[in-house]
Amino acid sequence: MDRIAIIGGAQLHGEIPVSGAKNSAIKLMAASLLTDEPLRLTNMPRLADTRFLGKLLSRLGASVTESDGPDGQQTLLHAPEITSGFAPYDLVRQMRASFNVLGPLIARTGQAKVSLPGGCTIGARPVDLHLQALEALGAKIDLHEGYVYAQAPRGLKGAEITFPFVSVGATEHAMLAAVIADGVTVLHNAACEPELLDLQECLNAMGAKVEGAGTPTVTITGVARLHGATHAVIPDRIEMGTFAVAAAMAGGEVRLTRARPGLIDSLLVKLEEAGCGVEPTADGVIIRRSAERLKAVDIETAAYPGFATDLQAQFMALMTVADGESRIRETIFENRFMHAPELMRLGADISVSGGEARVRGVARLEGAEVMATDLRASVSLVIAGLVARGETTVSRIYHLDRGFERLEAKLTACGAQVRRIKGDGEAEL
Ligand SMILES: CC(=O)N[C@H]1[C@@H](OP(=O)(O)OP(=O)(O)OC[C@H]2O[C@@H](n3ccc(=O)[nH]c3=O)[C@H](O)[C@@H]2O)O[C@H](CO)[C@@H](O)[C@@H]1O
Ligand SMILES: C=C(OP(=O)(O)O)C(=O)O
Repeated sequence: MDRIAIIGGAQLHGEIPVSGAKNSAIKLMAASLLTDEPLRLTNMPRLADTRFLGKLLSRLGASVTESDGPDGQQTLLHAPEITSGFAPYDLVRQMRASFNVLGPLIARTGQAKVSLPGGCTIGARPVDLHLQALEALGAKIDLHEGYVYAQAPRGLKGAEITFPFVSVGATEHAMLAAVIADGVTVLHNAACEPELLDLQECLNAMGAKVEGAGTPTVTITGVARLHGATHAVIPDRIEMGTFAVAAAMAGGEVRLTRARPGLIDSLLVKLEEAGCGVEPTADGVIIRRSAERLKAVDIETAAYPGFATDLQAQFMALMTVADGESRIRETIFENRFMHAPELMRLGADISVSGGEARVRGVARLEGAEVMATDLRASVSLVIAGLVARGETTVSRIYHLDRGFERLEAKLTACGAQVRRIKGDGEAEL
């Protein structure tokens, strides 16, 4: 298994282009199952997650072709017919969003057998809201031996669906299923994350009639069929936020490009409050920090536009060396502090009680061997390694490879000392 080694102490100076959003790309890829014409996605990140999903889509009958075109990295997805409605455990357990093939499969073919999903183990993460939404649209759902068996032989029918609480995945799933259902579907208490708006734009480019994504009420007027389209994946706001925190941690000046800073206002406000320079630009943001130590600030995660849970681990890493005590409340996932004990191996002073962590900033961290436990936790350890004295080695970075494209190369280009150590012990970078 690969590891990442970081030698702490170097400031970051330079430019980092932000990739397309993983959490959007994988839902857009699933949308390709809704039409027999090709869907071309541009600004595509090349990640373990997009590879896994590509494998699953191929198994269901789609061709998935990656290329580098004038618009950068793109993926052409084409499912002239669905040759199998079976999404096996091995391909779905690796990532949660694979489960979102269920809705398109039922909508297009009237049946599917899809394994219950995996994904980061940051909580129990049931899929009850997904299944309730599909049932409301007329699917008959049975669960046996870890699989969802779904049937809608006469097609799906539009419905009013009120989510009891906000779920990004369930909102996306309901949208994906309802676009070719018969009649109008209204989703109440829908998630408002930017990736929902990206999905709406892609589906509408394919001929769907979706309105309101990005607000709590989404209206979908079903159409008989969708057609092919070209769509550019939205920039990855979590990757942008991660590099912003990395620059704040290491110090120096980093220009993030190909990004939309407005999507991470809740983080940028906190970085400014901590004493960091934040200057929005036409296509991104410049993050500056001088030698001065940052001040501790509190955060609480929340659904968009609140502080993203996917940036909580990175912010905790930043607070380990801030001046004072920071309170970090996690409200979305019940088990998303697994990075805390690993940060403590580096010398951080953190106590966790229920959904709250208290981080008492220390003067310095010391390099150590640490282990990645999930995707965002992994990168929080790399960020901590940027300032830890000596060498930090992060193992199990297959988590990190799920969601960060060329992380070492992007950091190294700004002066960080980060290298990948291949499983056989040989250094790659
Ligand atoms: C691939 C992807 O896009 N992942 C993102 C997505 O995950 P995901 O779509 O899984 O997150 P949700 O918004 O659905 O989860 C929010 C909360 O609802 C709970 N829940 C969800 C569905 C359900 O049927 N029942 C239920 O109880 C979850 O356990 C969690 O506690 O949004 C999260 C919240 O912004 C992000 O952290 C993830 O990075
Ligand atoms: C939790 C994440 O991904 P997933 O939902 O696929 O586990 C994430 O992107 O931080």
